[in-house]
Amino acid sequence: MEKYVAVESVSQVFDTARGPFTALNEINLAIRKGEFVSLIGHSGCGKSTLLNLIAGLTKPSSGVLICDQREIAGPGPDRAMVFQNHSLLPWFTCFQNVYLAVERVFGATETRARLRERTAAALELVDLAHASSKYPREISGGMKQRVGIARALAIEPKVLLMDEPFGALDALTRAHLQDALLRIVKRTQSTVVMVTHDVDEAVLLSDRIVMLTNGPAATIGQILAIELPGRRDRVALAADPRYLQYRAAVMKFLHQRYSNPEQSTRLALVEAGDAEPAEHKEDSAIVA
Ligand SMILES: Nc1ncnc2c1ncn2[C@@H]1O[C@H](COP(=O)(O)OP(=O)(O)OP(=O)(O)O)[C@@H](O)[C@H]1O
Repeated sequence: MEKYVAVESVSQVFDTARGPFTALNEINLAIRKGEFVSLIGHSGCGKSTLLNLIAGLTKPSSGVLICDQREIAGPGPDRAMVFQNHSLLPWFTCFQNVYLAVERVFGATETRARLRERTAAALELVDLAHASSKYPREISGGMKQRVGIARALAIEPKVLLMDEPFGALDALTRAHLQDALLRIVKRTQSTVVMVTHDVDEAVLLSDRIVMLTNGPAATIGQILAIELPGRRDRVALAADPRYLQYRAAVMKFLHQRYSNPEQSTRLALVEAGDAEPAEHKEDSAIVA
């Protein structure tokens, strides 16, 4: 397999007041160009830590990370990050927010007219041309998130990194944006690494789902390749037996093989007679 992004024997140890804390242990992952990979696992297992390493925001304690045959030595325009909270500048319009990023990357080599063209095209891509001159406070949460995605795509990154990009949105807006993202990445052929807590979102969007074991010293427990049609229709997929099988496989990993560590502690206390039984959510598709 041609490796575009490679994570090789990566471990991350943090210095804490209580001594060294191993968050990630020996992560190995190779991602193809144009592939959509989701990272899923229980809260605190190290998903954001891994994403930050690929973004170059932090350096690994050991191991190497590579993007397009070069070692990742820091953040760069070849990798754009979309955070859960859009992080738009409130005193700039949507257009200006995107333009700023475009100018930073292409400002030295391109005319202002071309920079404006790029900005307008990115806003068009996320259906927000009409909101160009609005300020973040004047638009909805879903629209803000779309501006964040436009800003990331506008700099034509080789890799789009997304940390729970739709986590703060209501279910309908989230579905709408997931569909938009699927269309956009098909069109732009972007390589995407996305952290999510949502099993359905992971199955719907991904080519592969990387499941992390519980921390400390989390590592990759299982990788699931999702072989579903390229043009994914959420309504049709809901009844597709393959979709249900993939969903069940992820649920099994998360709720049987690696159940929520906090819940396990609570169940142990229940068995010891020290606590009331925790509410048991049989089919919760959101990972706690
Ligand atoms: N800078 C840091 N210093 C010390 N410990 C850290 C640091 N950053 C993260 N950790 C610890 O590393 C572990 C992994 O954190 P991380 O944020 O990557 O988890 P996560 O899977 O993204 O969690 P969530 O799903 O809740 O966002 C946690 O135990 C966290 O407390």
